[in-house]
Amino acid sequence: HYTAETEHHLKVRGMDDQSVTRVVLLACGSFNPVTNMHLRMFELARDHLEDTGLYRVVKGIISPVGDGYNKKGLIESSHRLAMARLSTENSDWITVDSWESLQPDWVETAKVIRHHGEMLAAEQSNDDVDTVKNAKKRRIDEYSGKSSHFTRRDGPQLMLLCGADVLESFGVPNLWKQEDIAEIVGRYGLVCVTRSGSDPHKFIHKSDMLWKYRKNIHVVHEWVTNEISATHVRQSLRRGRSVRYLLPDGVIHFIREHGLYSAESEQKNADVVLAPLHRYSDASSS
Ligand SMILES: Nc1ncnc2c1ncn2[C@@H]1O[C@H](COP(=O)(O)OP(=O)(O)OP(=O)(O)O)[C@@H](O)[C@H]1O
Ligand SMILES: O=C(O)c1ccc[n+]([C@@H]2O[C@H](COP(=O)([O-])O)[C@@H](O)[C@H]2O)c1
Repeated sequence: HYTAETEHHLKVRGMDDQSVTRVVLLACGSFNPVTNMHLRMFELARDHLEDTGLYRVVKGIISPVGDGYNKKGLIESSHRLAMARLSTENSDWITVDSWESLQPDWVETAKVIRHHGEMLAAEQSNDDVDTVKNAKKRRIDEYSGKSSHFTRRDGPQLMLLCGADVLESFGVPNLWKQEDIAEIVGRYGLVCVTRSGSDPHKFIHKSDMLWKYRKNIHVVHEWVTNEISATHVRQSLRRGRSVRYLLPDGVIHFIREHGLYSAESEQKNADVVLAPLHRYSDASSS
């Protein structure tokens, strides 16, 4: 059931329900904390995919990483989850899912996508059960002279949504398993939003694996580039600087209320050597 905003959105694009592939976008990351840019990423991706006329984006999912990720300065997942929920309060299509953040150990992104793929498949099979019920009802309606329409649809396609830094991290030796990258881009698909200083097209061109699956990789060019990063937000908070308009107001209140992001919290995991990913936070906070 869509709100007026979504209906207007579909009308402007002249899209009908049957001719396009429905898409669910899944964004994995620390969201430490969630920023306006994370939310913009979803809007940019939806516009880009729907402009092709081939897709209709029906849902966005933010999946904050679990505490086992051990990244420097990563605060408790319950707080990151609560902030992500507050940030999406006003969206009629972006949601937050807690499954990944509740796992005791860090979960590879390919497994997170697989989990959501299974969830969507389960929802689809429930719909299919409804289809059978509907078909029965339709026969009864037809028999009794009432008209009723029902058309069976394929389930939505799940795609991973990320910034260009995550795509480029595919090239960091021993970080991602090659078979996981193949599964993500080959079986699902990737939507990648440019970040300043990134060149995803060049990166795809240079990688045999990504080039092979280039048709499943949608590069979204963000013309209004901005440097909002969670690392810089945490830094400003530690320095008592304003972060207003970088984060939703509700998230700022939550941070103040719970006294999050101090010099102390930034030291969390600072001595963990084998954290899977330290590359960007280290580079930008030094
Ligand atoms: N300014 C931005 N432009 C494009 N993509 C972004 C931007 N900020 C974050 N993202 C993307 O959002 C997703 C989640 O990012 P993440 O939680 O790591 O945020 P971050 O701001 O990059 O964090 P940090 O500064 O702690 O590394 C990633 O796919 C990341 O590439
Ligand atoms: O699956 C992997 O092998 C893998 C390797 C490195 C990073 N990731 C994921 O990529 C995301 C990176 O987030 P961040 O905040 O460290 O930029 C986060 O969701 C990680 O779980 C995933």
